[in-house]
Amino acid sequence: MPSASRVESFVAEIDLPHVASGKVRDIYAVDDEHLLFVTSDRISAFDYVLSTPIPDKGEVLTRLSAWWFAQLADLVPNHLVSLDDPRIPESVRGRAMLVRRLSMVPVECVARGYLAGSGLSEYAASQSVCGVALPGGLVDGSQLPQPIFTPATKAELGDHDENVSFEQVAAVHGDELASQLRELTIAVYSRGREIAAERGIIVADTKFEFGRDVDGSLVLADEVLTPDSSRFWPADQWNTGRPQPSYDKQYVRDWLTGASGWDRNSEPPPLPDDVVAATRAKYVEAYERLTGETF
Ligand SMILES: N#Cc1c(N)ncnc1-c1cnn(Cc2cccc(F)c2)c1
Repeated sequence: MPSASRVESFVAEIDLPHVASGKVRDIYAVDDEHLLFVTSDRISAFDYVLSTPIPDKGEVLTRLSAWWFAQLADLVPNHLVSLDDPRIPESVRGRAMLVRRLSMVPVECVARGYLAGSGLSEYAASQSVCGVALPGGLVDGSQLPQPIFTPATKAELGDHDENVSFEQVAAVHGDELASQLRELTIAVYSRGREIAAERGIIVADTKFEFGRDVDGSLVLADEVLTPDSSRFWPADQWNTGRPQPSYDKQYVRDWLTGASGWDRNSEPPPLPDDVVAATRAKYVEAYERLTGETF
C-alpha cells in the first residue's frame, strides 16, 4: 500500500467520484453522461506495476488512442469527446480523455493475428485458441492465416483474463451481439494492423472494449491499439520460433531479468534512469512512427 502522502497526492489530483481503476488507468465520473479516462505514467511488467514511472507515457498513449479513434471512425463510432475540455482537471490534462458514458459490454474483445502468450499456450495444448481450430506446425510468433476473435472475461485487478469461446459469449449475450463483437473486433484490428505494418510495427494482438450508447449502438471504448492494450513488435526483428522482442517494454524486461538481480518473487526494484529514458523514447518513437506527428 503506498505511503499516506502518496495516496493523498494521488487522491488530491482528481476531485471527482472514482469509477474504476486498472493497472495504469483510472476512470472518474464527470456527470451523468461523461467520464474522465486518465492514463498514468505507470508501467507494468511481469504482472507487477513498477514503482518507477515512465515520463510522458500516459500522454503518449492518450494521444495515440485519440489518433486511432480518428483513423477508425469510418468503421466504428467511439467514446472520445475531447482531450482539452475545460472539465478535464489541469493536473491530468494531456493524459486524460473526456469520454461518453456507455453501457459496457463485459467481454474483452481480443483479436489475434499472430501466435503468442496465452494463445500460443492454448495452441500447444489443443491446436486451437478459444475454440478456433488452427493449422498444424505453427510456432511462437507465427502469423495466423487470418486474424481470429479470441474473447476473454475480465479478471479482477491482478488476475489474468480467462479466454472463452465465441460460443460461450453467444450463450451469455446472444448470437447477434456475439457476432457483432467478432465482426467489429476483426475489422478494427485488421485496419489497425495494416496501418501499423506500413510504419514498421507488427500489432500481433490487441484488446478492445465496447459499450452501447443510448441508441443501443456499439461504440469503441477504453484505449485502442496502444502498446498497453496490444503486443507491439518491431517488424524488422520479427523471427518466428522464439518470443518476439517487445517494441516498448524490452529494455524494462531485459534489465529486470538481467542486471537488476531481481528474484521475480518480490516487488521489482526501481528502474535505473537509462532504462527509463530508453523506454520513454520507445513510446515516443511508436507514437511518431504511427501518427507521423512529433510528440
Ligand atoms: N472506457 C470506458 C467506459 C465508458 N466510456 N463508459 C462507461 N464505462 C466505461 C468503463 C468502465 N470500466 N471500464 C474498463 C476500464 C478501462 C480502463 C481503466 C479502468 F479502470 C477500467 C470502462
